[in-house]
Amino acid sequence: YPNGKVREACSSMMPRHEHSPQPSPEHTISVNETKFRPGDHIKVNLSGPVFEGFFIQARNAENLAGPAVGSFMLAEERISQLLTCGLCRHATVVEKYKIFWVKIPGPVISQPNAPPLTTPTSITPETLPTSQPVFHLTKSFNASGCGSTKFCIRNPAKCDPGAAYCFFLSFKQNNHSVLIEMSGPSEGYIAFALSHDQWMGDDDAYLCINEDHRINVNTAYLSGRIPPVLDSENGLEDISWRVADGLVQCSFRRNLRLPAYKGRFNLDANYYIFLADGEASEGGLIHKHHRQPLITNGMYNVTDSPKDVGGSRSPLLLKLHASLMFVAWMTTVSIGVIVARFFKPVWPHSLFGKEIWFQVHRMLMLTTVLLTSIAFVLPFIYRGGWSEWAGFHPYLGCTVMALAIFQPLMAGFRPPPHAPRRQVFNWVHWSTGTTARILAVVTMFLGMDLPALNLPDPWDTYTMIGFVAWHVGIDILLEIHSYCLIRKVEVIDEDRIQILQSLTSAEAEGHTFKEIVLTIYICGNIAFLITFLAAIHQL
Ligand code: HEM
Ligand code: HEM
Repeated sequence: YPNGKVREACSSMMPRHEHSPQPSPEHTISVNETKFRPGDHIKVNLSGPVFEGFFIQARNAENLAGPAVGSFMLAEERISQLLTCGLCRHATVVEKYKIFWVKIPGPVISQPNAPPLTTPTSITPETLPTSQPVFHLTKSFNASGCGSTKFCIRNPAKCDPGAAYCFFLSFKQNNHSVLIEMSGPSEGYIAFALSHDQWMGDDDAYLCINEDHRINVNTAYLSGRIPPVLDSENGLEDISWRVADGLVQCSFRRNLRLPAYKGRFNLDANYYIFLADGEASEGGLIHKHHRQPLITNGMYNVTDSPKDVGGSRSPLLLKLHASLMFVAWMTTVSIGVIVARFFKPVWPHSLFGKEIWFQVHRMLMLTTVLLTSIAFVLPFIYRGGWSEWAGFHPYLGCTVMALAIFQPLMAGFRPPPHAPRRQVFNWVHWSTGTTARILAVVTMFLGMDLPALNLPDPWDTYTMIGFVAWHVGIDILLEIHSYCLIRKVEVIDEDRIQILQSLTSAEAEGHTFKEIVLTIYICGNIAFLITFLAAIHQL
């Protein structure tokens, strides 16, 4: 596959290109060491004529047919990627789609006095020149005990901590100390923080930072939405870590209370817990998280009763933004327009000095503008500025907002009903309103897939298409009905006597039909609205 996710080929290493591999290899694999100890890094070099793709594994030299062993780290993220099979050392090289070599053997490297490969020890000491002894984890964490013996946070919910996409954090209490395990997909850092609220700032953070393929475990006090200053001393014990197959893993122990260290919160209290990940550069400098950090749905005491919880990566203000926009541009605006277009003859009676249809239309349209205005400011409040990475959505959104303000202003200064310029107003009012609605639908389509509020795909797109079809269908039905009603009146017109009776009865029938259709339309519309609001609520 062009995306390189060729997990099916893990064991055969055979590209499914429907051609046979080339016989004699032209590419070579070399390594910079022939002996290693656990935790060592071996530089692997693949060289030869120009090629389009490669797939490399390490295997046990005594069991070449067995599974891949060990793990890789990328030398250059932009040109290669990791694939979870296991360890490595046979290469498959693709020069062109049809020309490839399979299982080019590389050199054998060995571990002196190695224990048998089938019984991996879970922790092996690594002799690093650091003040603290650091241990090297050799297995991924596991979720057994989550909710019974330890407190876990997993994202996505219930994911397996060994999986390439799983963010995992667990707390296991043992007398006065707590063992903390954290793992997640990242080429840079992963971090969690304890917080009294749902905002970044005034939080106690723990970071595992990948610095040149070694993990540094640090603490920091998050003073605001700015890069944290890492503490020089942190009171953490039993630090161990591993970087493998795109996952950063670290585990450490800390006391329930650390009064000697400023900025460390007591673990026996309730907190919102955050999970964040992002890039790290030379010198352990961390960059802002690309994706929205996870926030637990409630406050938890991790030392209280073990739980297995998830959280949300969608901020409340953005959820409100989307919800209010859906109410405005799916429901109130649609009903308001149908009423103005088809219900003038149905509800001509006066209510508080104006016709009913007009009162209803004006009320629904002003509600739309009001909801849009409130919803409009929420992302600005949340981001504290312009949404830089949100594509066309904010630009279209601003256009919709501008049209939504212009429309009632213009309506306020409309010429009287029979003035000559009234036709111009009618036309501009119709086209501005229609443009706003069409742009709003496009804006909603784009908004639903923004990373900060990603509704399930492709469900969201299909449901939105369903809504548009429902709306347009009802619109066409009412158009056809109006057209037929006019035809009926024209035909009756030829016989003067019949007019008075039949016209009124035909009209009355027509009105009942329209009212029934409107009722059905509103029910369907609200069903779509509720579906979207429920989906947002679950994010
Ligand atoms: C270089 C480091 C960091 C920078 C510059 C940074 C900056 C920001 C900014 C500007 C926001 C506001 C939303 C946005 O504009 O995207 C935010 C949100 C957030 N950050 Fe960070 N952050 C950093 C690291 C961290 C870390 C290490 C954590 C905790 C583990 C964290 C947790 C959060 C959470 C939970 C939110 C969402 C709640 C809120 O909006 O306040 N951040 N961050
Ligand atoms: C017609 C309706 C809508 C309008 C006029 C609108 C308008 C806007 C505007 C102007 C912004 C940018 C604000 C800023 O730069 O800080 C924005 C951001 C956003 N909108 Fe909408 N929006 C609409 C509907 C929706 C819907 C239906 C959703 C989701 C289901 C949505 C999701 C978002 C998100 C997640 C952001 C924040 C992007 C980010 O900073 O990560 N919007 N919207």
